[in-house]
This record gives sequence, structure tokens and C-alpha cells, in this order.
Amino acid sequence: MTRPSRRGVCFIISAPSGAGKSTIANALRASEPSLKHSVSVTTRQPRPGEVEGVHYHFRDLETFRSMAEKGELLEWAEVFGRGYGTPRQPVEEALAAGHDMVFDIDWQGHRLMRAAMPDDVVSLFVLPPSLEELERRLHRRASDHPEEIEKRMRAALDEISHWSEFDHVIVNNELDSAIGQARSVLQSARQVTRRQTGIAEMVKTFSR
Ligand SMILES: Nc1nc2c(ncn2[C@@H]2O[C@H](COP(=O)(O)OP(=O)(O)O)[C@@H](O)[C@H]2O)c(=O)[nH]1
Ligand SMILES: Nc1ncnc2c1ncn2[C@@H]1O[C@H](COP(=O)(O)OP(=O)(O)O)[C@@H](O)[C@H]1O
Repeated sequence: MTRPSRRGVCFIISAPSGAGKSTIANALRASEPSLKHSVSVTTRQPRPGEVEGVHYHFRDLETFRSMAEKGELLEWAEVFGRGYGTPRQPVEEALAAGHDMVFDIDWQGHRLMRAAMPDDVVSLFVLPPSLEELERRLHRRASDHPEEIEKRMRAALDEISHWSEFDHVIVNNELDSAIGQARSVLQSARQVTRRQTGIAEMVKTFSR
């Protein structure tokens, strides 16, 4: 196997539900097929159109707990009364192979990942232009029952209160511009010195 020239980046995107993080993450992956997506495990029910193993691994609470106990989850948290967690193995394999990975996880997951892998994480918080627009987007998406939308709106301010813990923050007003900003963040993260193992090797050859 050829040695990767650098370790992959964990690109964490968080936002209140409905701000557009999945849309932005999907657009990045569409333009960069090599970008991996961390498929989380969740105890919530699939939405219409969601596919097992693609959008989430849908598991019952007992299986979720057992995965957490066995250390199979890199981080996990309760969000909107459900369990959500990041499977450990795909992340470790992707980073070691030099692939970047995008994570759509909440502020608790971001904190835990940052603590566990401080050199690997680059994070982006996505704000909606306003709370009114956030609610309009949740209704327009039409993927959740009205009670679920209310739950997400009630949690929005709490999620937003963590914005300053992130490396970068953008406002998703005009979608193409938000995607462009997210892409720039990812590209600059790739240039961070400590990931450039190829450069370290090149510099070693500069001996007289
Ligand atoms: N900590 C953590 N949060 C996650 C994970 N997967 C998803 N989430 C978060 O759980 C929340 C709910 O996700 P979801 O049910 O898909 O609803 P949506 O955000 O409205 O699309 C969002 O804030 C996600 O970022 C995970 O593996 N770990
Ligand atoms: N900049 C934007 N302007 C208008 N609608 C948007 C924008 N970004 C995303 N949306 C729409 O808002 C809804 C919520 O976006 P989504 O990506 O599912 O949010 P999240 O993953 O943060 O919960 C979707 O219907 C999406 O098409």
C-alpha cells in the first residue's frame, strides 16, 4: 500500500435542525466523491426516503446501548430524546487512509470528538438567517410531524448557543454562497501544517 501523503480531516458540521447542514454536506460530497460521510447510528425512525446504511444505521435502543458499551461508538449523545452516535471503525480507517470525512453531528458530538481527536477535527457551525426562516425551512422540508418541528424549534436556541465553540461559523442565507464558504473551510483545513506528512518527508531530504 502506498503511504498517504497526509492524514484525513474530520470536518464536523453542526447547526440547529433545518439550518441546512445536510444540504451543504451533500453538495460538498457531490462535488468531491472522495469525501466520505460518517453514517451515524440512531434510534429514531427513518423518514420517508431515508435508506438504511446511507442516511443512518437505524437501530433499536438496546442495540445502540450495547454498541456504546462495547466502545464501538467514537461519541454518542441524546438529541431530541433519541440516541445518535458515530461508529468508530469507519472513521479510524478513513483517516488513516488519508480520506477526509464529513460529520453531521450536534454540539455535544463536536465537543466529544474535539476532546478525543484534537488534531483531526475542523468544525463549522451553520446559522440560519433568522429563527423565522429556520421554522419555514423545517415546514418546507416536510419531513417531520408538527410536534417534531416544535421540538426542533424549542431546541434551536440551545444548539445555537454553542456556536462560538466551533472553528468557523457561516450564515446559510444564499445556499450557493454557503456551500462555497464551507468548501473553502475544508480546503484550508487540508493545508494545516501538521497534516502535511508528505512535506515533512520532503524537508528531511534537504540535508547537505
Ligand atoms: N452527537 C451526535 N449527533 C448526531 C449524530 N448524528 C446526527 N446527529 C445530530 O442529531 C440531530 C438530529 O438529526 P436528524 O434526526 O437527522 O434531524 P435533522 O437535523 O433535522 O436533519 C442533528 O443535530 C444531527 O446533527 C451523531 O452521530 N452524534
Ligand atoms: N440557503 C437555503 N435557502 C433556502 N432553503 C434552504 C437553504 N439551505 C437549505 N434549505 C432547505 O431547508 C431545509 C432544511 O435543510 P437541511 O439541509 O435538511 O437541514 P439540516 O440538515 O440542518 O436539518 C431543506 O428543505 C433544504 O432544502
